[in-house]
Amino acid sequence: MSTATLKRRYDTELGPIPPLKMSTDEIKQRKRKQDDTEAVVQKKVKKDKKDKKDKKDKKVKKEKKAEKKAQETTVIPKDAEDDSSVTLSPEEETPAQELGYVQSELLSKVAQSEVDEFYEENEVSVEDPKKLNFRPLLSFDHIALSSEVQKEISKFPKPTPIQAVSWPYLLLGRDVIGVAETGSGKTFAFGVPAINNLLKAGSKNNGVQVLVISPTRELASQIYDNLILLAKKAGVHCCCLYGGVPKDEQRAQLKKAQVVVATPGRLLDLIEEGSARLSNVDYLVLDEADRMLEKGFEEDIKRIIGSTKATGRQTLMFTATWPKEVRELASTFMKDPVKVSIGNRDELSANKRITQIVEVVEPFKKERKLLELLKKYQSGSRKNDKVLIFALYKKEASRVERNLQYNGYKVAAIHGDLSQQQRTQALGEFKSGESNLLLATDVAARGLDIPNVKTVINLTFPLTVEDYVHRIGRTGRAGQTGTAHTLFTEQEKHLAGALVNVLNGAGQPVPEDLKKFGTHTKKKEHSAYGAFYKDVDTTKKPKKITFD
Ligand SMILES: Nc1ncnc2c1ncn2[C@@H]1O[C@H](COP(=O)(O)OP(=O)(O)OP(=O)(O)O)[C@@H](O)[C@H]1O
Repeated sequence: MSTATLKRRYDTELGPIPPLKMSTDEIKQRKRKQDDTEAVVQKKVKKDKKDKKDKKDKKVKKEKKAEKKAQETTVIPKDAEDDSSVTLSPEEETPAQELGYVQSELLSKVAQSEVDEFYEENEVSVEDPKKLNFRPLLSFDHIALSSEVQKEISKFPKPTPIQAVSWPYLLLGRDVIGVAETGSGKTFAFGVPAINNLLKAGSKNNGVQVLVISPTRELASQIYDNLILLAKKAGVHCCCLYGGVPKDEQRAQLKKAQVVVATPGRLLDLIEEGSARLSNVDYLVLDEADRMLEKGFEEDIKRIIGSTKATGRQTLMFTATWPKEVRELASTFMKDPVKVSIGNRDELSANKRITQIVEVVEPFKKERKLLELLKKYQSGSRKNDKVLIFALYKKEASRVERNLQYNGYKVAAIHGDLSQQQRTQALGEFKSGESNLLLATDVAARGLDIPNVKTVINLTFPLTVEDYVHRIGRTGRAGQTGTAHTLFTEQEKHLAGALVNVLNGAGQPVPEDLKKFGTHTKKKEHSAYGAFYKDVDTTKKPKKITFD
């Protein structure tokens, strides 16, 4: 009750002005009542004053503490569930191994203007339902990682923007959707916290705890190669599971693995036969997430996720393209995800360091045109430049491969009709430079990080413009430049509008011939979206054979 209210009540309780004629008893009684009430009021006033002072002292203390903290460290306990970062003084800090993320003193000292500049320059957008507002890690010195991980990653000059922004959230244990251009270091963006969190948790091997799913065997193998760079010296066991090769070695590796990188088909096989146990997986990554959530993979992914830890699992989705069609499905597997986008990625957009040339041609002229383009892109000083050619169909790829060989080109090929051994060998030859020409279907469109690919030629346009963005992203990686030359025919005119948008978005010229097809963009159907290739395990025996 406030003092004012109490005074009002006192006034009313005293009643009307006493009559002039009162008995001595009445006067005494009235006086006692008055004294009592006055005492209550005084007590209350005193208490109010004290409360006010305490409140003020508390506020000052809190402000001082916050000030001190800002100059020192911001500590976020791993399970922080509230809406704000929790700030503790050094004496209140949680033991190191329980911490999810500690903002370093060095990062706290960075001027806000520098942080703002970083956000602006890289067009960073962070959507966090918990609004933690972590600062980006502008340098490797801004983060204390385990020494093995730190050593490996420090070979680079500084974190890429997707690494800089997503690592604090991932180290804290949050679900993250990471969308950043092709070749921008997304593998280490999810890989570094994966291994670091494992090492922080201690040496006990609790079976498979980290699971990364990838759409193709080659990409799975590449992610595995990256993760063992971080994990091997620290004694963390990794294994890679994909189809087209015998299972025995994979079963043996699985027994000691803490980290698994897998394609969905082979992983499901091993789950079903009881060799892969995923109930301890608490760090799950869908790389090329939009691809993994398409109709062709959706059911497999649901089953795989269903066999991982249901509560306390961290789920990550990384990609360069994040179409609206898959966002709802993604949200069913995630809890309060932080969405980190680098560049304006709400609209489909390509890496701006790639020069995009689009030529509209008659379908029957494409293969002759290809020979002309090879002369252009592999002549003179560019003689040894690596060129990657994309076809759409396996049969088309086989035919073009023969045609190129007939014309004297040494070409490596990678498509679904080849054995895994042939695919691995072809990719190896192209990577090493033994062959400077690789012909591929969309099996090589996503994720592959092949050094120094100078030119990508799209002989036949892919089924979606997202796939186009991924295909051309095989060049211009890790800050380099590159060229993509695309042959476009009337048969793909329904994709012309979306392609024009991508060209405009990257400041590339739009040929008049392409504009003629109109700028209408056809709404993508979830079931058709890029669902063109799916690694099928050809070594797998059919369960039931029927004869006519
Ligand atoms: N901090 C860094 N600084 C410079 N290069 C880096 C850094 N981190 C990773 N890289 C290198 O950048 C290249 C591209 O990385 P990565 O393959 O992870 O790209 P990505 O974003 O996953 O591409 P995509 O969308 O095509 O899958 C790799 O060669 C990788 O080693």
